Order: sequence, then structure tokens, then C-alpha cells
Amino acid sequence: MSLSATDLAPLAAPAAQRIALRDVRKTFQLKPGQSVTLDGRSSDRIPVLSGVDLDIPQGAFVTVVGPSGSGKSVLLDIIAGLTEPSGGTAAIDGRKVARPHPETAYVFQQYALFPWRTALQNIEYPLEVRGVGRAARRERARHFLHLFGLKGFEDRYPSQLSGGMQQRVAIARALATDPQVLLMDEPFAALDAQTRDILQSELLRIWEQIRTTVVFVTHSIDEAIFLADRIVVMTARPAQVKETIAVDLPRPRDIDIRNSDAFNAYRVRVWDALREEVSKAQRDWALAAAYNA
Ligand SMILES: Nc1ncnc2c1ncn2[C@@H]1O[C@H](COP(=O)(O)OP(=O)(O)OP(=O)(O)O)[C@@H](O)[C@H]1O
Repeated sequence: MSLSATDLAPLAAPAAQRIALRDVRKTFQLKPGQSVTLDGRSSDRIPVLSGVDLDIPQGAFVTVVGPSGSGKSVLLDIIAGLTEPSGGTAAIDGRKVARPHPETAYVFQQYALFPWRTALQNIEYPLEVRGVGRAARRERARHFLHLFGLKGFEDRYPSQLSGGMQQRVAIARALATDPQVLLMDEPFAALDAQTRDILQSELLRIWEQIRTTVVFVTHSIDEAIFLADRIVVMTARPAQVKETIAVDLPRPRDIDIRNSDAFNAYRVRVWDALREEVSKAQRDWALAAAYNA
């Protein structure tokens, strides 16, 4: 599928944005009666982030990996303005994030589509909210639907689409608003391996043309390497950035790049950074059990 620059013309002039996190901390106060055991002591507070510093330049594709429960989703929520940090600041374009921003789009693991709207109407929705006229929003929605290979599925409802198709609609909906920042929280985790591979390639193909800033959380080391300009490795909870690894693989990337020696070297490097943190998080399972009880 070929695209011209005008096909992907932004709705507004792009700003020189970047994401800056400074000493971002987050501690949750548990509900009355709930407690966790931390370092052998009972506590009604759970520290999740303990001073995250991170700079993400405009147009970068950053993936975030870290042990389960290390606060990756909480970090995205803070960048999205959905959760307030307990300390430190998150800023986009030098402006502190205080609430959800219309220029930031979020794609979740579960597709979060409106079941009563068709695929096309789902993609149209955020444009409708922004006051884009009916004809213009329909055209733009159709364009993004086609971009994700869903021509002919315009009038299908989410329940009539496979998981992979639903996630294509969700990403198309996010990108149709021309977001300055796209946050993706394990968007392909619920998909089968083949669909996941295809969607990674589709996402890259489209991102390479629009170059919006992406922060993508994943549990898959291969996915993290394949997509990223740089990989942020988080420590076990309470999390900080352990290491940032620049991925110097050529673009555009083909799925076969995973068989290369260079790719394998990144696999080893990322796992080296993660291994100790995963072990620490596993020792923390007692906490999870106590917390979930
Ligand atoms: N609203 C909340 N109240 C209390 N604790 C919370 C809240 N939201 C998240 N947490 C806790 O914060 C910790 C980090 O959660 P988060 O979902 O960000 O981890 P994660 O790294 O995304 O995990 P996973 O990789 O398993 O998805 C977890 O222990 C979770 O239980």
C-alpha cells in the first residue's frame, strides 16, 4: 500500500514535542483494611515508582520493558495525565502534564472499542469530539481504516471482527487524531503470535511515515527490539530506569531482521539488564499475594 505525504497530512502543525520525566515517584495508598508486607513490615502504602528520569525526543519510538508489576502501566498513566505522580514531574513539550491531553492517544491491551459503533464510526469518534465536520472525519476515518488493511470492514461492529482486526481499529482510531504522543500498553499481548508479528510490521510501516512519538510497553524482548529506537529497562518495583539501550538496527525493518546476529546481540543485552530485576520481582510475589488477598 503506498501513501503520499498529503494522505497523512496532520490536522494541525506539529509542535517540537518531547517527553521529560524528572524524578517521577508514585506511591499508592491502599484501601482501609488492606496491607502489604514490605521488607518484612506491614504497610498500607505501596511504592511503585521511586524516581524515574527519562527524556524522549520528538518522533522517537521507545519501548519499555520491566518485570511484571514494576509500574510500567502506572508510568504510561502518568504521561497520559490519568494518574498524578506523588512527586517529580512529567512534561510534554516543556508543559507539565496535569490532565489528559487531546494530543496524547492511548492504546490498551483490550481494544476498548465502542461495541455499538461500527469500525468506521469508532475511528470517527475522537474526530467527532474534536468538532471535525462529518464529511472530513468520515474521509479521514476511512483512510486510516484502509491503511490498516480493513477495507470492506467499514460497517462491521467490533463483535464481528477478530481480535487482530479490533486492535487495528483501535490503533487507527488513535492515529486518526494525529496525536503528538502515542502511548501503547501491551497492545498486542492478547493476540496470537502470527497476528502479533503482522501488526508489529504494520505499525512500523505506518509509524515510519508519520513519526509521532511512541511509548510502547511490552513483555516481549523481541517486540521491544524490533520496534524501538531505544529500549527503556525498568528495575523491579519500586521502579527506576535501570538502563536505556539504543537500538541501532536499520529501518525500514523486516521481520527477518530477527534472525540476524545484530538482533540476537540485542536480545542478550536486554535480557542481561532484565534478568536480575525479574528475579527481584519474583521474590516480591509474597507481596502480590498479600495485596491481592
Ligand atoms: N490504583 C492502584 N492502587 C493501588 N495499587 C496500584 C494501583 N494501580 C497499580 N497499582 C500497583 O502498582 C504496581 C504496578 O502496577 P503496573 O500495572 O503499573 O505494573 P506493570 O509493570 O504494568 O505490570 P504488568 O507488566 O504485569 O502489566 C502493582 O503492584 C499494582 O498492583
